Amino acid sequence: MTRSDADEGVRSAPQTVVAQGTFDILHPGHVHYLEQAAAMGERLVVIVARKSNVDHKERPICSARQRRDVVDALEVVDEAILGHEEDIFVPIEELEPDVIALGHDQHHDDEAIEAELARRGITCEVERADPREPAHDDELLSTRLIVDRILKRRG
Ligand SMILES: Cc1cc2nc3c(=O)[nH]c(=O)nc-3n(C[C@H](O)[C@H](O)[C@H](O)COP(=O)(O)O)c2cc1C
Ligand SMILES: Nc1ncnc2c1ncn2[C@@H]1O[C@H](COP(=O)(O)OP(=O)(O)OP(=O)(O)O)[C@@H](O)[C@H]1O
Repeated sequence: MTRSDADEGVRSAPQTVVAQGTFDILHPGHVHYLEQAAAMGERLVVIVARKSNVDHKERPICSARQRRDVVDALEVVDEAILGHEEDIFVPIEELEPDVIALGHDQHHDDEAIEAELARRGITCEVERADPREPAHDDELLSTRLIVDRILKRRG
């Protein structure tokens, strides 16, 4: 312990929150999710999914690095990292977050995640964010809807 630690009392580490997703073509729904996740703690780290792990919908258009760089540029995000290719719990083991913030529609089962965290000896809360409703008629809050409109208008 340093002298200043002894003087001030040892401060606990900032509460780390982890958010995750594909983030292919950012939209206000992503911003809403990341703002909610950031409000769950003091430091927000975002894991950007690898193409190989996006198997429940169309593969992303943009590269993982591009998607990571754009998310990393958001003020609300402290750090954005590329996800692990094979084992999605490896970054969680390294980051040791206090909270995992799941998106409102993420297909992951909360209880299955909690069970895997327990199996690996990781103590971490699992929370769900809320959806953002469109603020006006023409707001597109889904990457799929943006791509559909591009194809319709420019295809
Ligand atoms: C706790 C957690 C950790 C994750 N870590 C990774 C990871 O390391 N690598 C990765 O490619 N995806 C990771 N993912 C992202 C999932 O693969 C992701 O939910 C999905 O592929 C992207 O779908 P979505 O954008 O529809 O949420 C993680 C998801 C969760 C819930
Ligand atoms: N309208 C929204 N409101 C709140 N959260 C959202 C919204 N849209 C996306 N998110 C969240 O952002 C994260 C990443 O989402 P993702 O990259 O799958 O984008 P998406 O627009 O939902 O994709 P797609 O429309 O192609 O399924 C997820 O946790 C998701 O719940």
